Amino acid sequence: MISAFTGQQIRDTEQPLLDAGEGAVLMQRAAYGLAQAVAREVKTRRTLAGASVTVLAGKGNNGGDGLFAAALLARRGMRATAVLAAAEVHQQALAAFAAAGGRTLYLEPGNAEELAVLCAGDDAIIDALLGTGARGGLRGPSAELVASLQELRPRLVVACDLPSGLDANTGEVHWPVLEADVTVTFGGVKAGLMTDPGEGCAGRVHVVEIGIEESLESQQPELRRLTSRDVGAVLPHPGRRAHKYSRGVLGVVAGSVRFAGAAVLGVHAAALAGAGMVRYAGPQTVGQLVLAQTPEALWEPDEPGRVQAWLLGSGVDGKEQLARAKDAAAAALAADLPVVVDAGALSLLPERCPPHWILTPHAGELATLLDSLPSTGEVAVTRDDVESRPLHFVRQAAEQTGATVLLKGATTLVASPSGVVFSQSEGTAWMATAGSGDVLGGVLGALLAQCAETIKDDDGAYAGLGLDVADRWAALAAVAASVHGRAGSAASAELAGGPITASAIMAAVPRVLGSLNAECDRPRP
Ligand SMILES: NC(=O)C1=CN([C@@H]2O[C@H](COP(=O)(O)OP(=O)(O)OC[C@H]3O[C@@H](n4cnc5c(N)ncnc54)[C@H](OP(=O)(O)O)[C@@H]3O)[C@@H](O)[C@H]2O)[C@@H](O)CC1
Ligand SMILES: Nc1ncnc2c1ncn2[C@@H]1O[C@H](COP(=O)(O)OP(=O)(O)O)[C@@H](O)[C@H]1O
Ligand SMILES: [K+]
Repeated sequence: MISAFTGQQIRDTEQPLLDAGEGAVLMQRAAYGLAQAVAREVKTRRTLAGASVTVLAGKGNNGGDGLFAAALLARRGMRATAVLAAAEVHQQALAAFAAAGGRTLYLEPGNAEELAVLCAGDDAIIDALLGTGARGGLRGPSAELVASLQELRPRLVVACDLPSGLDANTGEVHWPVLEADVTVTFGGVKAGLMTDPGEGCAGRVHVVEIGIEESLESQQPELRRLTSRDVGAVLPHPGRRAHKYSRGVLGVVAGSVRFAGAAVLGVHAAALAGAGMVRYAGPQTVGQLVLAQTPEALWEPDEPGRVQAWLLGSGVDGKEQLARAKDAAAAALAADLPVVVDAGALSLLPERCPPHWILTPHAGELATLLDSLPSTGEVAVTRDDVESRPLHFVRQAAEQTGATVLLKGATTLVASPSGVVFSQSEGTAWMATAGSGDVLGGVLGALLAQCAETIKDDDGAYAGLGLDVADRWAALAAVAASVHGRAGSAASAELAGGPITASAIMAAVPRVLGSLNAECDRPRP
């Protein structure tokens, strides 16, 4: 599991070392790691000697890291320039930079554009304007410099600790921000690098150890990300004497005459993701289409048989189908069964949901949902609000509904009502295609049906994640998001990185499950 922390948690963890006079040592480790990363990137394109690097240095320790790193690169033969964004910068770092032969330029009112043109063609730019000490975004000439540089599309941008202007805690972005190809972050991943819109500006994230890592483990992570090994370790795997009912049966109320495809995709994805059986409830015309794609499914329009979990709402439209979803929701609540609540069913929530109800809105649906809650204030929440502050709003939704909330996006966040949040980002932008969310619903429903009876076990796979029982549903939803994202990426990779349909994502699911299972060498039951 990858853990991400707030800027404050990292600073608190550094504090005892700073009190012990170790600050300079931490900074040297950070600078060395940053310089190594820049050198590695530049060397993939050309030789280091004679290559050019510009560091944009702010007044704080972030600027100090950047200047020390540029000094190390100058000593390795790079032509180094520092653009100082403040009258006073880290003095020892500036002295080291000058001693290494670096050239210094001063950012002043009126010369931002000129400096941007001067350094945009360099082989590397290090963004060391603001780090975890930032309050708000770049202002004045620094903002102008970054805006001009962003327009000039520099070859390689390496962010020092985090892209300047990005909130380390929340991932909120104060524009302008210089979008990084690589972010070299110190001591531990900042939460803002694992949630949008911040993650979208950070490029690849590389962590440099500076000696606080062990102490950081005692902190409760702000965000968690499951690795392929974590996912492989909790994926369901049938025992030798399994039968279709013991594998887990999923009931599906999805689709409608208008949106028939949602039912076809959801049911088929659930079957491919390993549900023992899928029972579909919906209109006859849709039922016929579902069975044509998935003859393994049952069509039970009136009284579906026993299930271990429900998938409700994808493509649900019209009175009749909405009534089926409502009945199923009531039955699930009475029987304490887990439910995936998607799209059309998001309007059917009880006053308080249990954490094993997993809501799967996209940003627009989350805004509508929050607006409908009596506990939300007077001011309407918009889609733009959710897209700018997804971590804040997904937490709020989980807290206010009592449900686990999976917010879909380039980075998918899953919040449990306790505040534990997972972040998964294995997909590709090609997955922004109609029906993609219906496939996710099917995968998640299938995992719920398969794990519903074991997820709480003290000796079960999910116990290994070290989470409270109520938070394991969020982990399960993160597993589904990870599988879905990997399936999308695998499907696109098979087409040389080309576009994909929701059907292609779905078709890749069994292979992804197979390889994740194979990666994990746990003993088989
Ligand atoms: N602690 C350590 O030993 C280690 C720390 N490390 C590194 O230090 C970084 C944190 O350093 P930091 O605390 O000096 O803050 P940093 O982000 O560089 O600068 C903030 C300064 O800028 C100012 N300022 C604030 N907002 C502003 C704005 N919007 N626009 C303009 N100015 C603004 C504000 O000054 P003020 O406005 O208060 O006068 C403040 O002084 C961290 O990210 C990591 O890279 C590593 O080396 C490991 C060891
Ligand atoms: N830019 C993106 N990068 C990666 N994944 C994305 C991106 N945009 C959307 N997705 C994923 O695609 C799915 C889209 O779901 P949704 O919006 O419900 O679509 P639909 O309703 O058409 O099925 C979600 O799982 C989401 O995480
Ligand atoms: K920075």
